Amino acid sequence: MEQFYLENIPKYHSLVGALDPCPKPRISKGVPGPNMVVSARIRPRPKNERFPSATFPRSNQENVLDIHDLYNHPRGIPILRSNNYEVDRLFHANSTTEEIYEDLVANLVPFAWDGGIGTLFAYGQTGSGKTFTVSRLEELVAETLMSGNLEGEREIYMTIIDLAGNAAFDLLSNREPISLLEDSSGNTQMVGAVEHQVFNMEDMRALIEQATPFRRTAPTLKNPTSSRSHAICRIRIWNGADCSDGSLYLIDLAGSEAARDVATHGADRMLETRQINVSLSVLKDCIRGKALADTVTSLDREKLGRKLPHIPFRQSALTRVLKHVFDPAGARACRTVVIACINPSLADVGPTKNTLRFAEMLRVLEPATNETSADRTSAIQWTNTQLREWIRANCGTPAILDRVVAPRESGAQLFKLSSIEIEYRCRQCPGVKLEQAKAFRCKLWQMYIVS
Ligand SMILES: Nc1ncnc2c1ncn2[C@@H]1O[C@H](COP(=O)(O)OP(=O)(O)OP(=O)(O)O)[C@@H](O)[C@H]1O
Repeated sequence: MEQFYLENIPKYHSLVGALDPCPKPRISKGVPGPNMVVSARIRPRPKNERFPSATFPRSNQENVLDIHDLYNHPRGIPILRSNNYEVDRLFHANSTTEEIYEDLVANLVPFAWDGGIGTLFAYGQTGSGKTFTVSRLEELVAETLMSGNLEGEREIYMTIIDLAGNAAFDLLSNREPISLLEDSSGNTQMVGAVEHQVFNMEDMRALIEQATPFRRTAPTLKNPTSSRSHAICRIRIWNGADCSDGSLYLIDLAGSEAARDVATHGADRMLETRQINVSLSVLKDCIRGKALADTVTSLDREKLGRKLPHIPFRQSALTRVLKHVFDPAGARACRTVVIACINPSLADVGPTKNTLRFAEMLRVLEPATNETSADRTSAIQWTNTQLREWIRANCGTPAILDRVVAPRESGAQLFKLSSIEIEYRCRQCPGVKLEQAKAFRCKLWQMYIVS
């Protein structure tokens, strides 16, 4: 395949050059919830890269990117295959890790300081920049924690472990094996892992440096020192005043490898790849389940009888360590940030599309309104006049009839509770009602006030 790409680079440039520079905007299906941000980082192309970039962030939509792949058509004429993906926050090749920290991670630190659980995952293909990103973020977190700007006195403890398959090792004790066991209260304990108390920035930096050489690595086609295990840095913040603690988990996941890149692996490496893929798949199910569970309010449960989704956190060592993050019965406040790292090269277009597909699956969107679930609950009390005002203020763009009110996703739940009659109609063909539009697989319906 790489040979095919190399032979057709001029063709690729001409096909991409002929595309509309401002493609039709992608219609967003909602806004990200407050407790989960899914972002993507495009790493810069290496200086000696032979392949062109296949990743094109849109100029008219900041968090959308197009991926153009070259396809070897059976008739012999290469054609372009294009896909677009949306994330909550997209970082371009020239973005710095400091910018990512400010945008996504900085708010996790005071959150954990006040007793919450902040978790950051970086995942992606081997060589896409996960370790590069997470190791700098660890330093920046350490700087903020030790800056003295956070209110109150806390004790800070650090543990760094790695997970290879279902085995766990303490990276701060010469990679001694540890056990993951559940205690009587159902919490997963890292039995045998030493927690180190840290007092300043130097202590934290020294522990991070101490752990690095113990991480399991092996060469892959894309990265000569690829991490072949999941590294978890846990920072526990103990508040002696009220005997509570908060935690920060910074996780550099093992890189996934494309099927064709593992063809030369022996049995051990194949097993390792399979274990990595299984744990990443369970992690994906857990993150998604957790994010969906967060959208089910207590009101939904009481009045609508909605059940919490199943979260399979017991199926892998990685998600067992993070049980308190995923457990639907857990009462701890959690915030999660996901960074999908991608390599822009045309040669890596397949794995890049997989990574972004995975990122899109993790996104759980809420209706596109500025209100929280609590606000929506109180909206039940609104009068029709207030409701009309709200609809006008939140109207979709551009209105095709003066009675168009809002995109379908805006506050649908709210409208059902009011006495104003609302109807969905297709935006392109206003005569068509929702059921007909559905039958035609039309996704462009909008809401109208009909009374
Ligand atoms: N944003 C970036 N800017 C500059 N160099 C980068 C960037 N991202 C990655 N690199 C470089 O790319 C190489 C591979 O990065 P890294 O080891 O972080 O990949 P990885 O995703 O952790 O790979 P693996 O899963 O195989 O461990 C490193 O030499 C790193 O310095």
